[in-house]
Amino acid sequence: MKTIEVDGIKVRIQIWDTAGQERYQTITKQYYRRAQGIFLVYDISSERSYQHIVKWASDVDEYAPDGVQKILIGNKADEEHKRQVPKEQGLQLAREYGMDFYETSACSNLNIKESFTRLTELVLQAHRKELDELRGLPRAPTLAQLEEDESSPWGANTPKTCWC
Ligand SMILES: Nc1nc2c(ncn2[C@@H]2O[C@H](COP(=O)(O)OP(=O)(O)OP(=O)(O)O)[C@@H](O)[C@H]2O)c(=O)[nH]1
Repeated sequence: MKTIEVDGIKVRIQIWDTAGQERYQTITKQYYRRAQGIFLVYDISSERSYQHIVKWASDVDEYAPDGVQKILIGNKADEEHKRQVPKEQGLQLAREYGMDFYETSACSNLNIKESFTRLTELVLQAHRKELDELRGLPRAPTLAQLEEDESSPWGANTPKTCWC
């Protein structure tokens, strides 16, 4: 569990690190079902781990909820001398998937906060309606509500003070 602040809102996030090994994959897939945000992580010093992203992404498509937010991560950016995956290659894949992309390092603390904050932002944006309710903002009326108002006996010309 971690609390981070995004746009002045304190958000408590629950982070699950799923196992990468094949033998745990039945369990891993069960984590996807209730996820709101997912990092797809490869190791920049391992071309093989980069190749595996395609498989992870297809599992996520299959098992995660439709609106799940995803970010591609190239980790171990501190290991420049062992790099096998150029940054451009990561960016290219992220573009194909329509995801944001960060190179990170858990060792040197590169882009860790930034990537968690960004994923949280994306999740919050995807849940804007609930967020506005939390902030106490009135919700924008739906088209159906507007049409209903216009045909109601007290009609569209009646001044309305609020949309609550
Ligand atoms: N140099 C470097 N090593 C890292 C970094 N992040 C993780 N490691 C090392 O990489 C190894 C694997 O890290 P894990 O966190 O177990 O990786 P994982 O992907 O969760 O592995 P699975 O549990 O098998 O899925 C460990 O030895 C870590 O110390 C990093 O940013 N830089």
